[in-house]
Amino acid sequence: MKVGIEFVPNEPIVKICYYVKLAEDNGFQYCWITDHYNNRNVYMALTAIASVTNKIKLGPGVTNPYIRNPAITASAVVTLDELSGGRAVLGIGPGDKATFDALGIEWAKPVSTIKKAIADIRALIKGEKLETGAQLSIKPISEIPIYMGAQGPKMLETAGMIADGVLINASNPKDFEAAIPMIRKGAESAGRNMEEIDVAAYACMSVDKNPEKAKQAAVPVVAFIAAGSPPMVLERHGIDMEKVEKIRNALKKGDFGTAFSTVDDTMLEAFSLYGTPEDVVEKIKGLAKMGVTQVVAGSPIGPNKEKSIKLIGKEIIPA
Ligand SMILES: C[C@H](OP(=O)(O)OC[C@@H](O)[C@@H](O)[C@@H](O)Cn1c2nc(=O)[nH]c(=O)c-2cc2ccc(O)cc21)C(=O)N[C@@H](CCC(=O)N[C@@H](CCC(=O)O)C(=O)O)C(=O)O
Repeated sequence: MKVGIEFVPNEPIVKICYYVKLAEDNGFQYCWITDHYNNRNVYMALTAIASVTNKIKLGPGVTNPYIRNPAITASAVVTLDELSGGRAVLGIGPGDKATFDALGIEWAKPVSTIKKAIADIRALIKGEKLETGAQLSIKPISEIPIYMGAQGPKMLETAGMIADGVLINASNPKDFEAAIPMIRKGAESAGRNMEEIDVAAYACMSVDKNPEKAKQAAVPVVAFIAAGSPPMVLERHGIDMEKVEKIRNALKKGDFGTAFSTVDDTMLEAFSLYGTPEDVVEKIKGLAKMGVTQVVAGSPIGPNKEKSIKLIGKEIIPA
């Protein structure tokens, strides 16, 4: 099982650099930086991280083909590959509606758009010229794997057809039980097999020696995940819809107390990997059984990020 770590660049990049270096020293193999216009710039964050690390692979987790022309993404990721000594990976997804509404971007035909974007990026990285005449004058040091951020059935199937990996925002085996057959369907339709695809659980993780502390740290993130989850996912986990409505309304009003106190154990089990290192190792084994090949430690990582990164390095990665 590969282990990655995810950071949202909503805190000083210098701090994130420190955490990623610590993660690299503790055996994490991938660093994914999220891409939302209202946070710090994803490529500036990755540049800084590349300069303080030398082994961990790193890339956007995930950008999208609407806010940047695919040629700009190709140039950015080839540049990252050069300055990181061949460690770049590219995570790209259809983006999220909230972003596009705020930027006045029309979110049209996400499946065909992502397919074309990945084909164009691959061609450009190889030095080929697009039908528009676009062509890079730089070359990567290494093969740059392209991962897709995906949740929906068509997006998962597309990932199976064209992507080197899939980053799925999920922490529970039930979600992979549903997702992996869709990825497999896409892979088989393209004459590929599942072994070629790195299936990553982009999880909400919270690890601490004290399970209660780990649980409490996961609650705020789980509240937002529950509030943003489609009915199909909530039903899959037997989650109380009324409670989710209550969380949604409370979050809208900024009433975090009510929102967080409404989060229950069913939601925590569904939307996070939390507990002691032993607890989390068992949960990761459950994901591996479903075919997950990478677990990405996403927010909050734990009540104390530094302590939790070390704990994961010492007691989870070797397990
Ligand atoms: C578009 C959407 O795909 P989705 O995979 O469910 O999108 C949800 C998220 O994956 C997407 O919002 C991501 O960008 C969210 N996301 C991030 N989004 C960000 O903006 N920034 C991030 O940093 C980020 C990180 C991230 C990490 C992991 C992950 O799994 C997702 C992440 C969807 O609705 N898909 C459906 C419908 C697709 C569709 O619209 N089909 C139409 C159009 C077909 C066509 O396009 O030609 C049709 O069938 O007619 C489906 O897959 O079945």
